[in-house]
Amino acid sequence: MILELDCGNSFIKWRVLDADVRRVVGEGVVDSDLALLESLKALKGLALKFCRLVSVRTPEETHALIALLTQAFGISVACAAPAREMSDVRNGYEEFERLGLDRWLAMLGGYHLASGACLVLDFGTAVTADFIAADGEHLGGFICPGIPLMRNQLRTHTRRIRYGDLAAERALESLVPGRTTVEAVERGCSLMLRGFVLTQLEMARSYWGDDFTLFLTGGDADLVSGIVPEARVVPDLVFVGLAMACPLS
Ligand SMILES: Nc1ncnc2c1ncn2[C@@H]1O[C@H](COP(=O)(O)OP(=O)(O)O)[C@@H](O)[C@H]1O
Ligand SMILES: CC(C)(COP(=O)(O)O)[C@@H](O)C(=O)NCCC(=O)O
Ligand SMILES: [K+]
Repeated sequence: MILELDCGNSFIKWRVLDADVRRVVGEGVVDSDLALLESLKALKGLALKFCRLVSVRTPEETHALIALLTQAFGISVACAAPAREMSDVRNGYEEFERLGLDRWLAMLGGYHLASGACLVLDFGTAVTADFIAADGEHLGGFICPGIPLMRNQLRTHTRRIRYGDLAAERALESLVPGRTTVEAVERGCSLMLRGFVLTQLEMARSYWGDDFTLFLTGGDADLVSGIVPEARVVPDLVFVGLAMACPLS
């Protein structure tokens, strides 16, 4: 069995594949290394042989996790590394090693699945956009705060914006102008996100007309998928790229 990990700024996404790498035998989202170990140990019949991971955390945090996994399961761990070019995609950053590895892998996965130009939007702690042309050239991208960051900035930098998670969830049942603080903030942030998506789409159309694939991924992709029915929502896009960057042999 193979363990795959996507270590983002807020959560670790994990999944276990069976030996022939075809079937997902377990998966989840956890908020700490220890919670990951607990989830894995709770899996019946777990027999890990190998782990591949991508991390946008500090080298110290990533190494601590690798040490924990090696100790707990005695497996070797492969870590996705930056590259100037891979699987026909050319990293467009001036310093290629500075491009977030989760973005890079999602780009590899997207270009592979689209076999052509694509726009990859990832809705995590941060929201990112990356443009990959039909010939595999990465044109660059954008980074802005995601929903958790927008919400928390308002909560921590104002004195009168306070509300709980349940109220936040309820507020998003509609997007008409809010009549309570929670509605006003949650709907406002949600509309900012939608505006971002539509602007990116406009830019992609100006480059490629209708000849491109739009991918949505990341934990909050569902918040915007409704406004772009043509989009392919691929929650495991980073894992698609991870398998390409860290093949088994
Ligand atoms: N099962 C889940 N567990 C945690 N967060 C989730 C889950 N499903 C959706 N989310 C949302 O996903 C967002 C985090 O997305 P994610 O892609 O995991 O971020 P990151 O990669 O930066 O850690 C949060 O805003 C949260 O609301
Ligand atoms: C942009 C990101 C913070 C996104 O992280 P995430 O929201 O997935 O946790 C991450 O890809 C990152 O740290 N990138 C390095 C900076 C860059 O890509 O330019
Ligand atoms: K991510």
